[in-house]
Amino acid sequence: MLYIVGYGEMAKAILRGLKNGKWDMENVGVVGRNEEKLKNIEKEFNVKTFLLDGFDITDKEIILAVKPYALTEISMRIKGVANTLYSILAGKSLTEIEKYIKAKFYIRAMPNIAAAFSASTTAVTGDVEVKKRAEEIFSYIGDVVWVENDDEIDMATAIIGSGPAFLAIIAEAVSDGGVYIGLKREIANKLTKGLFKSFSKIDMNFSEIKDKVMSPKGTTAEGILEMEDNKARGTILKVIKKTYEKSKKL
Ligand SMILES: NC(=O)C1=CN([C@@H]2O[C@H](COP(=O)(O)OP(=O)(O)OC[C@H]3O[C@@H](n4cnc5c(N)ncnc54)[C@H](OP(=O)(O)O)[C@@H]3O)[C@@H](O)[C@H]2O)C=CC1
Ligand SMILES: O=C(O)[C@@H]1CCC=N1
Repeated sequence: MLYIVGYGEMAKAILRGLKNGKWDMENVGVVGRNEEKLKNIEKEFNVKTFLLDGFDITDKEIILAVKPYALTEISMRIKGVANTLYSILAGKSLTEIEKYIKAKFYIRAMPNIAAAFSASTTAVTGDVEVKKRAEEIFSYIGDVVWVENDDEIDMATAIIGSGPAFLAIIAEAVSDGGVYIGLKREIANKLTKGLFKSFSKIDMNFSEIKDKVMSPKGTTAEGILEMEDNKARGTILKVIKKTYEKSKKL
């Protein structure tokens, strides 16, 4: 059995990913504090559910998917020593997690919301004894990238965890731009979606893509001048830096 503590956005995205990947959902348990919400999860995913109070984690594989600030409360409500604790909490270091929840092995992972479509890229670190198992579990929700340490998970949070929200804002702005110059919203949205889909398929490094698209005296060069004039590159760099710094304050 694999247990997920939490039934929020990310827990549901992981459950969808597991289901897409044909994980045996009867061998998944969801643990939480609200009976009503547990019932809904049970119906939606065909999983077993358990109330958090007094839940015994002994020898179990547990994915922790609650708010980072809930760590203290969770530790007071559960009992036992887990086999492996997989935490997806932003900003909570392995050392901190170890203080609150007892387990033989610990893994920290940073997936994203694309887990629901089995398209997350998940950064993972922790005890090498369970590296293979961690890679197996998280491969159900997409690709897995093993990183060196906690700090790299915090850095990955800025790109992988929060990244979909940043790209959503960029996508929305691109579509708005299309509408501004005269496209119908429906077409602007379709083209923008198509752009992101096309981009994900281009197997070249980033500067190579830019160089191949940017023609001398062409349309792209005009757009890039506007981006550079408005410090788009520096702004995005700072967005990543600030996001990383915030994870250190959670
Ligand atoms: N959203 C994302 O894209 C990503 C999120 N994460 C991480 O995943 C975790 C969950 O985030 P997300 O799913 O977005 O959050 P949600 O707000 O959607 O869900 C939060 C979950 O935490 C539970 N919870 C909150 N407080 C407590 C508490 N005191 N005791 C017990 N349970 C509690 C909630 O239960 P209840 O409803 O009963 O309050 C709920 O199950 C976070 O740690 C976040 O950093 C990581 C990568 C991406
Ligand atoms: O915004 C957050 O704090 C969480 C962590 C990464 C994505 N969502």
